[in-house]
Amino acid sequence: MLKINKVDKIKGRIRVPGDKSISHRAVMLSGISKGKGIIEGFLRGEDCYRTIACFRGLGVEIEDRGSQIIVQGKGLQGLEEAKDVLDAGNSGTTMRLLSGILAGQEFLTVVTGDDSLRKRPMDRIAVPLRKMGAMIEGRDRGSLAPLVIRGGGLQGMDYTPPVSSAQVKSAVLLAGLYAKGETVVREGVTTRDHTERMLKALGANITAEKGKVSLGKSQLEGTAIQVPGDISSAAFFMAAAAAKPGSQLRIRGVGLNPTRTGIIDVLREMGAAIEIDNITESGGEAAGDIIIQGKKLRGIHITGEIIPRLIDEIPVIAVIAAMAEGKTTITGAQELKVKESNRITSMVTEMKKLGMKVEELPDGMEIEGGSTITGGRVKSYGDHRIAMAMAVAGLFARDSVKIQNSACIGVSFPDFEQTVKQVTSHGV
Ligand SMILES: O=C(O)C1=C[C@@H](OP(=O)(O)O)[C@@H](O)[C@H](O)C1
Ligand SMILES: C=C(OP(=O)(O)O)C(=O)O
Repeated sequence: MLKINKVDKIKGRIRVPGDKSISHRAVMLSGISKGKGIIEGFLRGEDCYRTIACFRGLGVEIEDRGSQIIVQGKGLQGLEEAKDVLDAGNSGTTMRLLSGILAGQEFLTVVTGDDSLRKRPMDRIAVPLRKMGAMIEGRDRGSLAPLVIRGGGLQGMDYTPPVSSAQVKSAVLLAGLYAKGETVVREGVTTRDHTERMLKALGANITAEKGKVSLGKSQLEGTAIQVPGDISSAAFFMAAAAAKPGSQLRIRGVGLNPTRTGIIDVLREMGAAIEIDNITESGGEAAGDIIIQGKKLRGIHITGEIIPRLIDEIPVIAVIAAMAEGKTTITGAQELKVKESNRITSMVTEMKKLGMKVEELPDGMEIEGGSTITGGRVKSYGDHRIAMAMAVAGLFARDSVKIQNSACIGVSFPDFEQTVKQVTSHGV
């Protein structure tokens, strides 16, 4: 259980752990490249360790040297049939991207996950991967894990996913590495493009224009990959500092890929003072320091094209919206229902317990600003983003907020509690 108390200000200079999306992709793509992949800044969270375990299960040698993860790439054709079931744990990214790669392998693999992951929809990847030629079976008529995959003999295709999802786009592109002919993925609203950027950095024959990614016959060459800090982890501290007048926080080395920076745009629209400094670039991914000054924020309407650019940040945005002036409406965010928990219901239920005025909408929520957060016991639903969003609520609450089952935070931010201590004098 994590207990968080109110603080007056958020202050200091911090770093956040490596980007989760990029860490997964670094292990997966290095594993199917020729030569060595040297990964720095890797996220030491449960989800990314699952990706390492799955690739070890497929015969890839992966060495943990502390500051670096060394992957001895097997090339596109070098993976081996796993001797046992692969377990993606709580990680949707692991299961969905891995399935794309497995669709290209002639051997049989069974992939499972924890209670949460076995409830999340897998038909969104199974349907296109079957169209390309893979055999994929699963529970509930092939739509739920455990998934049984026998791949090989793939044909490229031109695919427009029915949902905005980087995981679906990535699964199809990774299968495309093994397909005859070109693979094209189109999307109306751009989702995170880390797969495209990393494939390009590793030498793939890939072109991306607005709304369309095309991949032709490719070979991948292992290289050094620098993982920037995760803006989705930084978001908890950005939001807390932005909403607390008098706060002053610098978060160093955070990934600034434009498909991920919706949180900066939203906080600015709410009235926050945010600056970017020390911009660098590596492997096609920008990073920099984010500097936040606390202000009184105002409510806004969040919808449309920005949603995929801040999908994982919505729980914490909802919390600070309760402290802003006026109403905040979030719509077009129905994807939140199929994350580690139903993040609309989880947030609305737990925010209400703490006295916040919030109502559930079919595709989002409506939050009345100016709440007094009371304090008390809340549930995490085993969902790391809910646990951390509730911790941020604790920083504003009259009495302590106690988050039950908070160990799930280790999925993406193992040092969360220490980082809270770093930016507060009496926060934990
Ligand atoms: O591709 C990725 O690394 C991710 C994509 C998003 O999921 P969807 O593709 O389901 O939107 C996001 O919510 C998840 O945390 C990570
Ligand atoms: C949705 C998330 O991750 P995944 O889909 O990989 O489980 C998340 O980290 O918020």
